[in-house]
This record gives sequence, structure tokens and C-alpha cells, in this order.
Amino acid sequence: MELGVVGLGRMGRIVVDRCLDAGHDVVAFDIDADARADAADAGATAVDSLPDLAAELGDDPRVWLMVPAGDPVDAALDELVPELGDDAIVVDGGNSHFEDSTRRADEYDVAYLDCGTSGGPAGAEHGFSLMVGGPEWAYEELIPVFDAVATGPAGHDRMGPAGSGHYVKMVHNGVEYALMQTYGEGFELLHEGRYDLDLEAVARTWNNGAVIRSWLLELCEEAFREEGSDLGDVADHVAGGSTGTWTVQESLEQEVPLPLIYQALSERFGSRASGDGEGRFSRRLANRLRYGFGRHDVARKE
Ligand SMILES: NC(=O)C1=CN([C@@H]2O[C@H](COP(=O)(O)OP(=O)(O)OC[C@H]3O[C@@H](n4cnc5c(N)ncnc54)[C@H](O)[C@@H]3O)[C@@H](O)[C@H]2O)C=CC1
Ligand SMILES: O=C(CO)[C@H](O)[C@H](O)COP(=O)(O)O
Repeated sequence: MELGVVGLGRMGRIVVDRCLDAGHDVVAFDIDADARADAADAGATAVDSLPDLAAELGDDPRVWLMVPAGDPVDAALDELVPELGDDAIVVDGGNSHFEDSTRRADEYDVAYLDCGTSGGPAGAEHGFSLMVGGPEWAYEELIPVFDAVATGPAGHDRMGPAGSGHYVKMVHNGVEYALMQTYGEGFELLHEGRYDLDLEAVARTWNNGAVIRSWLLELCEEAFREEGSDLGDVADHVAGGSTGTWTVQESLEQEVPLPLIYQALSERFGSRASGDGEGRFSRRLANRLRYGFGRHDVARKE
């Protein structure tokens, strides 16, 4: 299959590489010329504009957007969609708000698939988990691409109609916040508590057979190995927060209480208010874990 990929950053580049490895042809565009050149070196056909991308794809174009959520998605769609034919399929693999996705599915004259993507840059090796919303025929048409980008056939599924893919990913991220918070609290008590513990050894032991083993716990182990048991100069400053905020907003609207996810989100806001970079160990671990799974910048003490 031939796929256009728009947005060649941390995540989009993985879409490109995994599709090429699976034998698909890729036409690639990013507003950044260096990113375009790198994708061309990897074997994609790099183009200089969105109209060029549409022209290169010809009939039945299939396009994967992997740009930052919000205005960049609408900007790309506004420029791209008029150039695509009636049978076009567009996937938005970023962290868009599900209501933006339902709006776009109505507004743009293409088959629109909203695709929650999980796995972060580590997905380069293993593939992503993909949660897809939108028309069934379009999902089925793109299964060869989803097989390549995901861990395999079990790593993707259609969640339901437009918006459902990003809705499921929003809740996934709320769960992610709460898991990071609870690991952080446990390690904070171990760090401040009665014994002088090697936290990498604790995490490694837990990761081997314990009830609470997980990938996030493997990333805790990696963080302690690389930063030390005291997390070195990692600051109490946790960035991000949009997807967790949406999860809490939706919980209020649905009257479904989510106290743990709300608390984890509040801890992030609290970390930014304190401003001294010292503070809570749990929040310092969350800061470092965001690098582990998403290659987000680590805030360091001055
Ligand atoms: N980093 C992560 O772990 C994860 C990120 N995501 C989501 O995936 C999306 C992309 O994230 P990353 O790859 O991490 O971001 P990134 O910042 O590494 O890459 C974004 C790329 O999009 C390009 N871009 C921006 N506007 C553009 C436009 N109008 N046309 C063409 N290219 C444009 C930028 O030049 C950049 O190369 C975001 O929505 C993000 O929330 C989803 C899951 C995990
Ligand atoms: O979707 C992701 C992981 O699943 C991204 O890494 C996202 O950026 C995480 O959310 P936040 O930036 O609010 O920590």
C-alpha cells in the first residue's frame, strides 16, 4: 500500500519506518526540511508541500497525520483535503480531543479515522497499540498499515464510530497519570522511609514476577539506574496534562467519579506551583517517567 505521512517527529518517523520495513511505499511531509531529508534517507519519497503529497499519492489516497494536536491538525487538513479525491482516507494518530475528531469527521470530505496511539518512541522496535474510531470500511482498508505500525494484528482494533478512538486514548492517558502517581507514592515512601534502599533493585525485583510489574515499572527501574536512587537533579516539575484534564472533565460530565486520576492531575499542577524544583519525590519520578515513555524533556533542578 502507498501511505502519505504528515509530521515526521518522534512518532511520525516511527510510522514511516515501520511501514517501509513492512514493504509499503511512503510519501512523507513535514514543515521541517531536515525531517523531510531524514525520511528521504530512510527510503520514503519526501515532498515539499501538502499539495505535492496529494499529487504523489494519486487516486485513493491514504494519509496518516502525526502532528501536534490542536491547530496543526486543522491547518494540515485545510490545506490537504481539497487536494484529495472523494475516496481518501485520513488517519489522525495524534492526541486530538475526541470532540475535535467528531467535528473533523463531519466537516472534512474524507473518511476520517481518529487513532489513539500508545507506546511512545519505544514503539519503534515493538510497534504501537492503536485505538481506532471511524467508518468500518476505512479501518478495514487500512489493516495492512495498522498491522505494520502496531505490534501486529492484536495491537490495533476499531473501537467504534468517529471520536471513539481518541476517547479511549484520552482515558488511557488518565490511567497513565494515576499509575505514575501511585508508583511515585510507593517509591517516595521507600525513599523517605526506614531503610536505606536501592530503588533500582526494588523496581527490578518487582518487575520479576510481582503483582505490580508493568512497563511503567520497567521505566522506573531505568530511571533509578540512570539517575540514581535519589533521582539526582530531576526536578519536582511535571509538564503536560491536557489529556488528563480532558479525562477529568469528561468524568464530571458523565458523573463518574475518578478521584485517583484527578489527584494525579492535581499533583502535576501542584508541582508547577511550587516552583522550587525540590519538593515531592513522587512528582520527580513522574517527571522522569514522561521522558521514559514519551521522550518528553526532563525538568532539572537549577
Ligand atoms: N511522544 C509520545 O510519546 C506520543 C505522542 N503522541 C501524539 O502524537 C503527535 C505527535 O507527537 P510527537 O511525534 O511526539 O511530536 P514531535 O514534536 O516530535 O513531532 C511533530 C512533528 O510535526 C511537525 N509538524 C507540525 N505541524 C505540522 C504541519 N502543519 N504539517 C506538517 N508537519 C507538521 C513538526 O515539525 C514535527 O516534526 C502528538 O499529537 C502527540 O500528542 C501520541 C502518543 C505518544
Ligand atoms: O500520549 C502520550 C503517552 O501515552 C504522550 O506521551 C502524552 O504527551 C502524555 O501526556 P502528557 O504530556 O500530558 O504527560
